[in-house]
Amino acid sequence: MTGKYAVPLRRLYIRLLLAVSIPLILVSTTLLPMLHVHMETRIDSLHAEAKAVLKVGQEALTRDINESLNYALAIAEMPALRRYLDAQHASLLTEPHYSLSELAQLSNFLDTLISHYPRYTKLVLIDNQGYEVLRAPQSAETGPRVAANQHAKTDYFIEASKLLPRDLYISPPGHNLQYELFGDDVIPVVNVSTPIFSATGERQGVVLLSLNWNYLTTALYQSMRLDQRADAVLVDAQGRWLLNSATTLTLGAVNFGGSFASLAPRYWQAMQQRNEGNATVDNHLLRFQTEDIRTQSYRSLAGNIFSEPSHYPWKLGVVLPQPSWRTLLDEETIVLWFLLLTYAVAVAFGIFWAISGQRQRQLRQAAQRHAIEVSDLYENAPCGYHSLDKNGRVVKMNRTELNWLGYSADEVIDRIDYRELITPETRHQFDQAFENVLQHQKGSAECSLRTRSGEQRHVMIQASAYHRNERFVHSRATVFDLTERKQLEEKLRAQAMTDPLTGVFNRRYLQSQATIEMARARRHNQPIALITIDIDHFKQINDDYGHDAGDEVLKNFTRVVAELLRQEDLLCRVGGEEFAILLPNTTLTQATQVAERIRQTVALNAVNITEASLEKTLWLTASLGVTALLNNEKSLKAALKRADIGLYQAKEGGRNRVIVNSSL
Ligand SMILES: Nc1nc2c(ncn2[C@@H]2O[C@H](COP(=O)(O)OP(=O)(O)OP(=O)(O)O)[C@@H](O)[C@H]2O)c(=O)[nH]1
Repeated sequence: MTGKYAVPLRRLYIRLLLAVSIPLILVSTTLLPMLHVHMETRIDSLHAEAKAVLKVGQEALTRDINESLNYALAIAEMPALRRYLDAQHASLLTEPHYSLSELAQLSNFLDTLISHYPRYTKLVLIDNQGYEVLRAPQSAETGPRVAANQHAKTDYFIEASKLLPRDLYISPPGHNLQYELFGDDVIPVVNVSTPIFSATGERQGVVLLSLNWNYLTTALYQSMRLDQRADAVLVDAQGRWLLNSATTLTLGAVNFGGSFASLAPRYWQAMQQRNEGNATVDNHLLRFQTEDIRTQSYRSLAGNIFSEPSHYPWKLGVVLPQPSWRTLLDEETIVLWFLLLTYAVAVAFGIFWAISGQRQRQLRQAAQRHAIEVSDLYENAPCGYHSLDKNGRVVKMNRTELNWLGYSADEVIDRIDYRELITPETRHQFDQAFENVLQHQKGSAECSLRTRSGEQRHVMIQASAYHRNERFVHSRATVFDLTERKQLEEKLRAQAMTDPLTGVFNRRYLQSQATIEMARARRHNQPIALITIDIDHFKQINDDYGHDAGDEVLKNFTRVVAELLRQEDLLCRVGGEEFAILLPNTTLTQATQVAERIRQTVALNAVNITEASLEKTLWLTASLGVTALLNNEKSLKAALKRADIGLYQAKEGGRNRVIVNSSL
């Protein structure tokens, strides 16, 4: 990557980073609080759900146990049972009062009663000595039966034997001896026992009612209507699991009687700290409360309920998964899609912004470069540019023209009228052209500009009008500097008209100028004369002193003659050492006088030359012919001929003389 592109690319990367991160941040800061509120609402509803589920469970447990206890009490208070026990008691003393058929009836009745309620596994009638008197169902022969006289050692018998009427003893669920085999499954049971008293208040024995704990806890599950995500918890005071053996999602595999405290210590710890409340454990909400079946809410018709104190109170709870962002998005896919779409749109917008920004930047830079180039072209063009408002005031001028004029932009723009820069001689042309431009035409003029230093620049101005909404805004002019060309032309023209050795005009110029002067003389009816001059013996000078000396003599001669003439007189070199003078507004007499003065002055002026490093002085003479131009003459030819005849005669006459030839 070259350095040229490194910076723009880095800038693009930064813009892309911003374009992605800023929308993400903006969308997040907008959406996340909404989602947070949504989440809190779900958590609140989860709390409400947990509370409701727990209440239902607690009511179901209370109701089922309550019914079971009342059932035990009802059986204990059955008159038939009492009578039977009375009969049993009497028979031990004397003879039985209770017939065998009555016993069979009672047994069948209890059998039917227990068989129809799967909540109970057995009913056992025990006498005061701990002997089993009656059992229902009679077919419950499965599992290790407590020996007939062994009830005396059981907690339910011992504890119930101490109780008052209507008091109940409830064994903790699932103690070894209380296990009963029920089909192929070992099921936990709770033994409920209550004393039986005769009508006279004598203690007659104990009724044992074993509750199918599985049945009760299954009913608890069902009443709580827990789905697969949720778990019910019922543990005793030591943290032993009191529900069915089960595998739960939250708590793992747990068996009835297993140690919940060691299986789920964090839950157990949370439950130990308070009697009831909520706790969040491992992203799950645990709601729990204490349950004690010995309390009034359970005992209903019973007097007091006794049990193993170390087992109480129980803790009943429900565990529900806390809603997480993941579950929220899993469950509410529309929210997920909305989020993804919002982020995607935001990021797409950001990327579009970054790329279009980059593109705009490149276009802006290109436009700037272009503007600089155009400006550079405008300012430094080889020609001048300017714009004028409708009054001729300068509103714009490029550097080239400013440099020509010697002004700064501040001194010109909006300050001066362009006409001020134009010489009075050429202002008319400019005004004409500018008027054309104002009339929506093109205008051009060749003018002279006066620069700050007083020099003149000859220029060609070509202008047109700039309109906006068909209204004149300003003129746009291109200015070409013709000064150099003009100077060159003049130089060439001068060279074409001038003799290079002496600097005086040549024959061609004499002829062209003579035509003008002759016309003017005619117009003004003025005389005009011509003198021709030839240096005498000039060849001898060349021969004696060399060609350079001859040139020097020619220049000297010209200088001397020119000084004797008026400004309007035209001295020309028409041949090697031949000269002619056109004298406007001069009569023949005056011309003759001029010629004579020339002859005398030349003759009196010595010429110093250097030959072989030695200074030499030469004396010259010249012969002159004079004539007057005639009014009707159109060219100089005839006059030259006349003057030459005069000159020839002067030579012939001995040289150094003036001969006037006025004849035709
Ligand atoms: N040094 C120099 N000599 C020139 C130039 N033009 C012409 N001559 C010379 O001028 C001489 C003219 O000589 P002639 O025409 O014979 O006449 P002359 O010697 O002046 O004699 P007369 O006119 O009869 O008095 C020639 O030798 C030319 O070579 C010039 O530009 N420079």
